Amino acid sequence: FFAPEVPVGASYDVVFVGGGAAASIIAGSLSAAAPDLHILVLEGGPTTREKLEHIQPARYFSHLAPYSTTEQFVVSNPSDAVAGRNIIIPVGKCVGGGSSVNFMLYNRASASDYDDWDTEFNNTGWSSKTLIPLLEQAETYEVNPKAPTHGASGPLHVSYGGAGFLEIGQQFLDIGPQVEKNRPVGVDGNDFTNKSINVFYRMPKWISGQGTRSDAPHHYLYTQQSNPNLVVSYGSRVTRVLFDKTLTATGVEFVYDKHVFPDYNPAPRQITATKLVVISAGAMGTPQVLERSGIGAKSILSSVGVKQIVDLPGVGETYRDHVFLVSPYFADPNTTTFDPIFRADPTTWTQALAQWDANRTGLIAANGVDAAIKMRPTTAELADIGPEFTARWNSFYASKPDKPLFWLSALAGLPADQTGLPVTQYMSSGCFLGYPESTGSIHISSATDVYAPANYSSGFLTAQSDVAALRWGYKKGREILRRMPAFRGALIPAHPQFATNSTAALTETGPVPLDAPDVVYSAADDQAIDDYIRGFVGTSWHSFGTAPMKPLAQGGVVDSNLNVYGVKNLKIADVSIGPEMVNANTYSTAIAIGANAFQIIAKELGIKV
Ligand SMILES: Cc1cc2nc3c(=O)[nH]c(=O)nc-3n(C[C@H](O)[C@H](O)[C@H](O)COP(=O)(O)OP(=O)(O)OC[C@H]3O[C@@H](n4cnc5c(N)ncnc54)[C@H](O)[C@@H]3O)c2cc1C
Repeated sequence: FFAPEVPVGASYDVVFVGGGAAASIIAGSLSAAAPDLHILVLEGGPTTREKLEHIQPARYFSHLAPYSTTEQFVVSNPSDAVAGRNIIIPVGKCVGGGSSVNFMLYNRASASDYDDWDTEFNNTGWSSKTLIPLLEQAETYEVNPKAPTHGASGPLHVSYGGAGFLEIGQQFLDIGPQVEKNRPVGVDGNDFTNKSINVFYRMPKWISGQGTRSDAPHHYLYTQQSNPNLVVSYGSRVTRVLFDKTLTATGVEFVYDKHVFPDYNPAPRQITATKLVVISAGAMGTPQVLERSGIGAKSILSSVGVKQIVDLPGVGETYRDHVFLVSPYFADPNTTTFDPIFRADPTTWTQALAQWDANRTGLIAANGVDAAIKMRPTTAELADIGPEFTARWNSFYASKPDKPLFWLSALAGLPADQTGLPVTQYMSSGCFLGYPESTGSIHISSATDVYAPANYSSGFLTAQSDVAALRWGYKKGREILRRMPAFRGALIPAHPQFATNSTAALTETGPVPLDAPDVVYSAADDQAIDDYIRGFVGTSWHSFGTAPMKPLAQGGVVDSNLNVYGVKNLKIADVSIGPEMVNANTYSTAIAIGANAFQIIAKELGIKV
């Protein structure tokens, strides 16, 4: 099953470039449906099989450490739109990709997100009608197996996690609807309809009732390990796809990753794919593999000396992420939060691990995010967001009532490096935009060096409408959190720098009454918030859309059967194919893409499913 050293010149029917979330689902499903099919998965990062850091949910934070071997850190070019900063985007780099390191927040898109893919971008077979049943089949929704649109017997288990309902989440769910008078508690924040919008809901997690992470490889790929025809070669970084004269993909070239196998010969090796090559290297990786293979915009390829074989100017463009603003507050020191876990407090970890060993519950089986709302402004509230957002509202949101502006939550803790901060409990307002207007790009900076840093521009906040929307999100979060009983004031350096005599100054040190007036912000205060947003906004870890499934004339890279335009036997299957953003955390969409890609590939190869 694991073959770190692939025989030189070996031949397979189907070769996967990248072994992340989508690839694990497709390769595992193909192997189960057609055990005779010879499949090779080439994954640049290390194996994750049976490793506790990929099984115990609370270890997610460890993958973000600067010395991490399971994530790669993509660094953006500096941009004035984010106060001259370089934005750092961690992406999964291991078998399972993001699914093996992510924060396990279970959020699903709105039906119109996928319907737009189908109707606006001419992608028959990608509407919510097709994708929702596939998502149902993928999950066991332990929260309520009978709930509409959810599944009861799929491999990926979903629960509220093993730590119960922590106080911060409870208070958000309790106080939120009292502050937001027309936004009640909803039964399900993820039923794909507008009933999921503008309701406070308890957050499910990609965590099983057995306290383990619902990643893709342990539930689709490693389950097929007895099949000798399925080979996973981890630590194998693909440089490029190989083509014959008819532009048919015939195989790939790869190198052993110098971090995973420092002692291996670094010379490139080639293997053959007789039927299909599938690129599943994620939204950051896929455009780079395409460009090194000669597929992309002429100007980009010639600037690094790659000979172009197909002109696809859409490669690496329309990069999107859900820009994320985390605003920290002090919490009552007696509250249970994830801060001691984030700070690696030895006593907390010892106790929590003992509890997990005993019965798979406790903080180790959770992520600290227990309640949220997907908020959409009412017509009256549009005035509060201001004129900078009007055009975006009219063109994108107005006619689609299931599209929220942002996801807002109270996180139980401050998920950041807390070096130098008071050792206490925190809670944070976390707000990410569902559909940022800003887009970025990612391109190669070297023809052959797979370790060369990408030329990446995040595009974050280049559209002022995004700043206006996040400004409103900051205010909304503050109004709820300052009324929560656990509130003990703001961690001021990580907030807007309001003038000391402003009515918006952050002077409170305890909760205000429910009926306290809302904070009033002057134009100068709004400017302070905007400066703060530009100085602090970061990634939601949801890179997306860099090889979009669209008509060629609109900058598309693949058609609705995931075929790369202009070549044969080459498909893309990962979140880079999203032609437009979905409003939710993207693991669910990676699963939908993987499950639908499996159906498409199986049909083409004549495999019965
Ligand atoms: C830190 C983090 C937190 C997240 N939190 C959440 C969350 O709470 N909820 C949620 O829904 N989503 C979350 N996500 C997002 C989600 O995990 C991803 O959207 C999803 O994994 C994308 O799946 P994919 O198959 O497109 O790519 P990935 O899962 O990223 O897989 C791509 C794989 O390709 C490999 N690769 C890249 N280039 C090459 C190459 N040249 N050769 C060989 N291999 C290569 C990479 O190593 C990687 O393993 C998070 C992601 C991260 C990184």
